[in-house]
Formats: sequence, structure tokens, C-alpha cells
Amino acid sequence: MLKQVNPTSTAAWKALEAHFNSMKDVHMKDLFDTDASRAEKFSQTFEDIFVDYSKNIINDETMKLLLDLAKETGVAEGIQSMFNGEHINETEDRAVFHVALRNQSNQPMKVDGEDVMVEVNHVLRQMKEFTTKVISGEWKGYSGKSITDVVNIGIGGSDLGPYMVTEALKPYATDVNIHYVSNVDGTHISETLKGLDPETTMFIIASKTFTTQETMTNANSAREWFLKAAKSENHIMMHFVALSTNEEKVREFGIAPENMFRFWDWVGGRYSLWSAIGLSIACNIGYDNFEEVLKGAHAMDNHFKTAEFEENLPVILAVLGVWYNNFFGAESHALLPYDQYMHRFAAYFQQGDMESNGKYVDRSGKPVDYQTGPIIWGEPGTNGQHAFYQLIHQGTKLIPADFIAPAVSQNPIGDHHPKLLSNFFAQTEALMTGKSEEVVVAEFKAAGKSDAEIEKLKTFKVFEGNRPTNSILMKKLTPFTLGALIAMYEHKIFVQGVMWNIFSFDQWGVELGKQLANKILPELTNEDKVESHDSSTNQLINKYKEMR
Ligand SMILES: O=P(O)(O)OC[C@H]1O[C@H](O)[C@H](O)[C@@H](O)[C@@H]1O
Repeated sequence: MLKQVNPTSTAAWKALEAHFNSMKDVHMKDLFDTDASRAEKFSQTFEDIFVDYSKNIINDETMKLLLDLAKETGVAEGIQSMFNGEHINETEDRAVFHVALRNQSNQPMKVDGEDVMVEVNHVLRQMKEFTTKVISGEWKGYSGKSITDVVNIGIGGSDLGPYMVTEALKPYATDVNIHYVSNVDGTHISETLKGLDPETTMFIIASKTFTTQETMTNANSAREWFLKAAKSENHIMMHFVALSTNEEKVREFGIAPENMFRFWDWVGGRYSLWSAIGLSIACNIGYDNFEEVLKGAHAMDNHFKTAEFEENLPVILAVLGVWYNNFFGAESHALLPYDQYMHRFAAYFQQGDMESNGKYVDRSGKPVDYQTGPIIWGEPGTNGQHAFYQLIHQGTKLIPADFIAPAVSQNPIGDHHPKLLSNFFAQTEALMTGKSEEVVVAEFKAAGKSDAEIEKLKTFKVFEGNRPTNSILMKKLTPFTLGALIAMYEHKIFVQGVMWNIFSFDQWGVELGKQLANKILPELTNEDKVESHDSSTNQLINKYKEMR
């Protein structure tokens, strides 16, 4: 079990508060000027991933105290508890065992005394068999044609991970086209089905619970669309498979058990791309590449489990986040991949991080009196530069950011990649060094501006700098590297949750809206005036009924 420690009650927290007072006005530029070994010291390599975290407002003492905080709050014990399969998701009384899904070592991993690897490997074999048949064309649709298009219907954890990964690994895609439908907005499925042929389309209904309104609605519409052409319900088995933990509901929907790919309650939705939920990934990039993703994650799991905190990438990134979140008062954290293929990376970790650590009640059930999870956001570079970087450079809010890029482009045309990476390096440099008034004035003078003009404009052109960034450089965005990168962020989130004394693996906060939507839905289907809500909600519902 995770031990309960209020982080603010620890000796390390108190020491960090005092230390913060001595660091808050320090400029990183001075830290670099006075320590030639700084970049090397605050960098860490893992396989093909190089992380430079030297552009943070930290010194040796900061890192020592932050790692002390991790130790005092029980991170080492927490890691052990997770890998031991303990029920650390206490409010749902479940283990948190996605690490078993990518356990490529085949060492037994037990939950409640049972080795889960037998079933995990069984489902992986089932996935391999299925995807090999689909990709090779051996799997035939009802009219005898091979499958050309696979549509994954799911939402949240049953959509974001597979969608992000298939986008990120597009260069590895086979001829099977992949589509994702998540939104209950009829537009999403309608637009997706346009141009698809029922004879050659396979639907993957991905839902851990198999009760999610959006997914079931989309699945039913897909079924109708399919049956319109296929006519007979007997044909469903050739075109619909299910990924779920809920066998009964899958059967009720009309999907045969042999077309069901199982996973288990110890797999959290937002940590499930490694499970059967990854079937669309394997259909798209092939099973062997999917296995490479698992291998990369497994390698990161081993690093996380065994590396000293001083060299432990997820731990280092986690404590840096705590530093800004809890001492500098930063509200958000930006993920900025300089790789177009990673355009869904921030969206994926919005769920990963915010659904995990967006909690104001601690593990004892009491409201916290300190900040927990940050707002995660971001867009791929260089698009973000031309949109929101102004605020990162000169706004009033501190926004720590991770810059992520591959050294080798999958599309090395002309000088695109050096240009892309020159922007990455320039932005992180500029965010750190800024631009002083002296430099601004000198530039104006060189351009022949008058003293009056300089006086009028100079403050607008000054950059304070001292904006913290982590630079994550990988050799190439391969399935293995992506797997490791995702696992690194997953574990970062876990470490932060332990340090904040919250439960990172439940998500009660999404329930209320769902409940109310279920209450409102029947009110929308009749002509009665609605009066059962607050006046604003009544007004909106009645307005909608008037307008439709
Ligand atoms: O996979 P499903 O059971 O359909 O759940 C899909 C999503 O539903 C909810 O929104 C949960 O908060 C998410 O964590 C989950 O990923």
C-alpha cells in the first residue's frame, strides 16, 4: 500500500521552502556562467533518449532536496507496491499493473497471488494471430474481400493512446488504413464512414466497461450502417471485434467471445494502450512493431524500478514538476514535440496526467492544502511558436515546458529537419537566456534609432528569460523509443501522485457530468417545458428545444 505522508509536513518540504527563497530570484544564465559542468551534470541518457534538464531553476541543493522529498513521501516504496501488484488503486480496490502488459521478460508478475502473465501472453498471441490475418488479407469480410480499413470506436483511454501512437508511428504503417471515432457527435462517425466500404471495413469496439455512452452509441450506428449493406446478422462476426473487460456486455452487443480481446480491471483506461486496447495499433503497424512499443516501455519500467533517484528519469522529471507546481506556483506544463507525427502527444497526456492527478482530496480523504496536478497542454513545434509562445516568453505566467524531438527525421527532405531543430534549440536557449535591456539598446543604436525612440520601445523588446525547459532528444521516433517515452511520462505522473499523497488511478471526477447527462437526455426528447434544474440550465434546455 502507499504510505500516507502529507508532503508539506516533511523535513524536505520545509527545507525546500527555505531553499526556494534563495532560488526564486536566481537567473539560470548566472547558474550556467558559474558552472561549466552544469549541462553535463543535469543530463541523463536512457537508450536512444537524451534528457537535458539543466535549463531549470535548480542547483545541486535543489535536486538533493527534491529527491529527499520523493524519498520522504514514499516514492521508493510506492514503486515497489506498484510492481508487486498491490491494490494501490484503493478507492476501486484494484492493482495498477499496466507494467505487466509489457513485461517482456516473462518473469511472473502476480496480482492476488496469481501470475497474470499467462493471460497477458495469451491475449498477445490472440492479437498477433488476428492482426497477421487482417494485414495479410487472409481475414475475409462477408463478401469474400480482404479488410482495407479498420475503425476503432472508443473514447478516452480507449481512443487517445491508440490514436496518438498510430499517428506517431505512421512511417511504420501497413496497407491497412486506420480510423478513430470517439465523439458522440454524429458528425464524427458520419464523416468517418463516408468513403468506407462495409465489405472491407472492420470495426473494433474498444471499451473497458462496454457501457460508455459515446462508444455504445457509435458502435450501434456502425452496426446499423454495416447491416444495411451486409443484411444478415451472421456477418457481424467477420466485421466486429471487441476489446473489453466486460464479457457479458460484449455478448449482449452480439459480438462472439472468440472475437473478444480481454483485459483486466488492473489496467486503467488511460494506461491501456499496452493491452488489447492496442489492437488497432497492431493492425496498423503490424504486431512486431507493436511488440517493439511494449519492449521500449518494458526497458523504461526496468530503469524506473532499478535506477537510483539521482539517475531515474521519471523521478527527475516528476520532482522538477513538483518544484514549479508547488514552490513557484506554476499552474500548467506544456508538452511541445518538435515532430509532426507526435501531434496528439499532448492531447494523450492531458488524459494521462490530468485524469490521474487532478484531485483535491488526499489519500486520507481530506482536502489537500497544496497544489496537485498541473494543466497539461501543447502543440507540435513550430506551430506553437506562431501561436502561443509569446505568452511563454513574455507573459505573466510561468510555464515549464518539455521540448521533444528526434535527431533523425523520417522525412529528410531538403533542410526541413535542421530548420525544425534550429527552432527547438533557439527557443529553449531564448527562454533561458532572454534578452537584456543593454542588448536591446545596443541593437537599436546599431539600427540608427534615436534616443527618444529607444526609450519608448525598449521595454517591449526585453525578455526576462529564466523560463524553465526540459529538452528531450531522441535518435529517431521508433516504436521502441516511443514506448519508452510514453512509459517515462506515465511513471512521472505516478511519482507525482505519490508525492502529492493522492490516488492517481481512479477518476471519480468524470462521473457527475455523466450522471446529469443521463438525467437530462429524456428531457430533451419531449416537448415539455423543463423546470427541474437551476434557472440557467432550465433556460438553456428550453432555448434548445425552441431552436431545434
Ligand atoms: O474504455 P471505457 O470503459 O469506454 O472508458 C472510456 C473512458 O471513460 C471515462 O471517461 C473514464 O474517465 C476514462 O478513464 C475512460 O478512458
